[in-house]
Amino acid sequence: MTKKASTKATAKATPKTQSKATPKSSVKKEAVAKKTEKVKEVLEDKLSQSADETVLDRLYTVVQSRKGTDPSLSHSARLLSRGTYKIAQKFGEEAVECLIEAVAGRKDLLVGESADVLYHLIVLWVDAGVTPEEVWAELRRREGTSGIAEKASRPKEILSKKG
Ligand SMILES: N=c1c2ncn([C@@H]3O[C@H](COP(=O)(O)OP(=O)(O)OP(=O)(O)O)[C@@H](O)[C@H]3O)c2ncn1[C@@H]1O[C@H](COP(=O)(O)O)[C@@H](O)[C@H]1O
Repeated sequence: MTKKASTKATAKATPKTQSKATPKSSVKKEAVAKKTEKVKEVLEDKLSQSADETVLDRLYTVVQSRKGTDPSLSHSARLLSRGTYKIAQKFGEEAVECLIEAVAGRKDLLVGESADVLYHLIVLWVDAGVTPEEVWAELRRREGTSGIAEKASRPKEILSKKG
């Protein structure tokens, strides 16, 4: 009696569960697939970001290691031995060369000039005692804040002085 009742119950329950479970589980599968795709995108984004940070971090370490070494063997050592004024001047020159390529629309040359600017910026940081981590922290602090909103929130005197 008990057995029969339970079999009946199972028999009744099975088609109900199947008819309702199939669309539900496919919706669930779709949601999981969407979530997985999103997580993949976020991870890929994070990975490419950290790759960019790593190449600059490595360059900083190399340039810093050149400080005080033989200027005839290392361009960074030579630049660093020439002092802040020369380092700043070189950075300015590279920045101007970079903007010239941007204005001329020469994308391929702009890539090389951008690399020069980053290299000379790193020499500038080494000379000034600024670490990449300090700059990354400042960029992280700004993440998610619109430049327009940030400018609007500045005290009025600063805005009027800068024009
Ligand atoms: N990214 C760079 C990099 N970009 C440009 N440059 C050098 O910068 C110099 C630019 O030449 P310029 O004639 O414009 O400048 P300059 O020789 O200072 O001439 P003046 O303006 O003084 O007359 C060239 O010698 C380039 O090779 C670089 N030198 C080095 N690096 C990196 O720094 C690392 C360490 O290099 P060293 O310090 O040379 O060992 C290298 O492995 C690279 O990763």
